[in-house]
Amino acid sequence: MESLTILRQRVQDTPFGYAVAVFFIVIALVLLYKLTTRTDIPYIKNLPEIPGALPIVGHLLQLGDDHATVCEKWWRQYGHSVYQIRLGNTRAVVVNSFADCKKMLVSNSQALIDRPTLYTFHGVISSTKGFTIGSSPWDDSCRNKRKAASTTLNKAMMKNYYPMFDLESYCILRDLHRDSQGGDLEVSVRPYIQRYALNTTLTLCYGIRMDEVYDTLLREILHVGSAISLLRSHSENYQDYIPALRYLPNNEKNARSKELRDRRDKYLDALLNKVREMIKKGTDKPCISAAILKDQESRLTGVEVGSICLSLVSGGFETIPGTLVSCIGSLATPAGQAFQDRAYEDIRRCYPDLREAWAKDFEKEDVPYLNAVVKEAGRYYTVSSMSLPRKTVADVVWNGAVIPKKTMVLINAQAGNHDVDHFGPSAPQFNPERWLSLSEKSTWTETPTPSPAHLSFGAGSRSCPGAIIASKLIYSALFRLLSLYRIEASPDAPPNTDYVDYNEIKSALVAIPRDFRVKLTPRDGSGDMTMEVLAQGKERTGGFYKE
Ligand code: HEM
Repeated sequence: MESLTILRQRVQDTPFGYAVAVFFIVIALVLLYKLTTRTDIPYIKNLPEIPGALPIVGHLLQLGDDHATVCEKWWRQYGHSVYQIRLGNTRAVVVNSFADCKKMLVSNSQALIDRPTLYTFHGVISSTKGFTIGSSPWDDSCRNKRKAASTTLNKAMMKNYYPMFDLESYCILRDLHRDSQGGDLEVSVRPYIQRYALNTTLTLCYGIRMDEVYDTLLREILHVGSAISLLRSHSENYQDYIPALRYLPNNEKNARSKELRDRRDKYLDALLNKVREMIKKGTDKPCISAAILKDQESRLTGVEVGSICLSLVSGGFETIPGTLVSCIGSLATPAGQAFQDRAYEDIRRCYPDLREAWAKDFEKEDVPYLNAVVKEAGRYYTVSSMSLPRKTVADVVWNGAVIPKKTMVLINAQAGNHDVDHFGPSAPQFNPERWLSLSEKSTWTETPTPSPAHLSFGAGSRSCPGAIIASKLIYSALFRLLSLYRIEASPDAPPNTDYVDYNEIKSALVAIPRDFRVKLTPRDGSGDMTMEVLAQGKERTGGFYKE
């Protein structure tokens, strides 16, 4: 201690000693700065970086909860649609404009086939049941799982699911009719749509459905699924990018993740056991898990089967309600009434007899105005605003910069979907008619658009395999709802239709629309048509999937 004091004294007493001390302090500071600003991928030359990154956290604090909106603002502020940022120790490339998102995903499809692995989601939550397809890095197992999911969800398979579409969309109307007392009471539509989306994927995966909107298992799956989706978000999980945070005592994130993982494992096991039991009794329904469990030659392992089912269940239960419920909100506003009336007219033009229409509306999506509403709902309400993160497996050459392999790439689908350079000055408005033209005979025709029409389902090698079934589900539900009822927003609890603010939890991976209520008025005034069509629906779907 004494010698240290003497040394310090000598250093201070001589100019040389003073210079040496300053030198070492500077070196130490430089090293500290380098250490706290080091990233997995070094700075990418010739690609703009957003200023203001801090040591350790990088841009995380500036990004706040709503990454899509802040990234869009940076695009406009600094004039670059593609730039690099730092999420703690991870370098990421962000893509904003529609044209650049499309070029990045489609022209570099194979180079962007990977997904990053994140500590909380991959290391803790997925440690027991494997990764969902959407979070799996690209390897043989992921290829097999994606192939199985794409086969189940391709266009040709849809006809096998008609009875399911019929039953599930009938149940929405059956229960809305009951709970609104024929339109007398205002209702919140979200719980009915959640059951619709979840039952569809549960039927596909396990041959199991739940009839009650507030069924305990149904609500548990929805609750746990939503909570887990929060743990996948960039803004909720700083420990994914700042490793030191993982070792804090009483790490609440890890404890919560483990609790949710255990709850999820419990219901996934229960669902699969139920299928095994049904196979034993010979009462199993045609579904993915039964088909694979019975197939001795299947190349898929038990964990992979579980992962496929989990991917399909979690792929649809928030995205479909997010899109469909918000779309109903837009249609219910005073401005949306005009779209609703034109959609209804177009339904009646294509299907003068509603009874006949209800028996097969899900077979062909042939009402142009309704198709335009579905497309616009997908574009306007970009429920997965930053899409799902990608990772490069090869160098990507981008305007003179080389984005090296293993770089995280973030697609700002919300920004691309509202890009005025692509969609014109009306991009910030909900308007289904942007996808339509009026023919000489004053009938609506869909305007052909190059694919992808919008970015909500992604594009390229890892685009959403559920896009076809999702559009069909949204179309079928809207067809039935709009053909029977005029929907009006509640004056006391109206919908929020701002394409950013409609989302109650900005940090969630998939938007959760703010709650609102609507009043349903039967289109035929008396409600007789509703009763008749529902009675027919009950008869037609009565025997399907009854336990
Ligand atoms: C409105 C409804 C939906 C939206 C907006 C949506 C959106 C997305 C997006 C943005 C991606 C990432 C795409 C990319 O990286 O380019 C994705 C992937 C995926 N989606 Fe969907 N999705 C919807 C419905 C569904 C449904 C109903 C299912 C299953 C039944 C599903 C299953 C999947 C799967 C398995 C992936 C992962 C694909 C992969 O990583 O290879 N999605 N979805």
